[in-house]
Amino acid sequence: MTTAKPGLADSVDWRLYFVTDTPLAGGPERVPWFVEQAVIGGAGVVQIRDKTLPHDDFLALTKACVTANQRAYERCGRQAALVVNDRLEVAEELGLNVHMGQSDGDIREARRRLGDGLLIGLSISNQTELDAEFAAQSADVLGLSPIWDTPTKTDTEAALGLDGAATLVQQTNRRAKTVAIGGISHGNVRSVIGTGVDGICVVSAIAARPDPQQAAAELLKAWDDSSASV
Ligand SMILES: Cc1ncc(COP(=O)(O)OP(=O)(O)O)c(N)n1
Ligand SMILES: Cc1ncsc1CCOP(=O)(O)O
Ligand SMILES: [Mg+2]
Repeated sequence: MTTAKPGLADSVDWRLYFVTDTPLAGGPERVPWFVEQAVIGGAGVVQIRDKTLPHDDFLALTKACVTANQRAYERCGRQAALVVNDRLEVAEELGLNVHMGQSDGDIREARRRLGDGLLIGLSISNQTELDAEFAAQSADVLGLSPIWDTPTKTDTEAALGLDGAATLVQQTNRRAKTVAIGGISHGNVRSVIGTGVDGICVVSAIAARPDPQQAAAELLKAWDDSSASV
């Protein structure tokens, strides 16, 4: 079994997807608080991303984020789908979803190891990558990346822009969910909705804000207000 299970991703609220950033949070011990606040503010998906922590520290960070997500549930009655960035072995150990880029290993191997009850996200930056994923059908969600250049991550492919993202969304025929990432903030959410994606994915628009709960709530409101009028 290497393909995604149809319908699994329908149970997730993709409208607002937060990706953590340890330096922006002020250190690993501060990240779980950002997760809790973002979920209370309305994030339906949270990805734990740290490019430098050693394995054991990242495992501990991810466990603390699982607890923070549960705390959010106790406080507001909602919790997020948790996604591990890059590190398949951590996702496997904790039974969590994973997000992989094009150079993070074989997505079919990830599907074999995680089974079809967990979500796999895959970064897509161009038509060739989308065609390859069409053939494999291993991913539940595609991170269209980046929409715009962003100082948060500079080792990216060329920016897709809104037209490039809209073309890719059309090509998926809704077989997988799509989220847009890169340079998204409160002020441009409306334009991103026009591409047809299922959600927005942000780092700094939440992680660089002093009140991440409010930041998440404002982003979700911008999404909902714009969706209602697009
Ligand atoms: C939802 C989502 N989309 C794209 C990315 C970028 O992944 P990748 O290209 O592997 O880069 P890193 O995040 O690993 O530096 C993402 N993380 N999430
Ligand atoms: C992780 C990642 N992948 C593509 S762009 C990006 C960073 C997005 O950060 P921001 O939301 O601050 O622009
Ligand atoms: Mg990666």
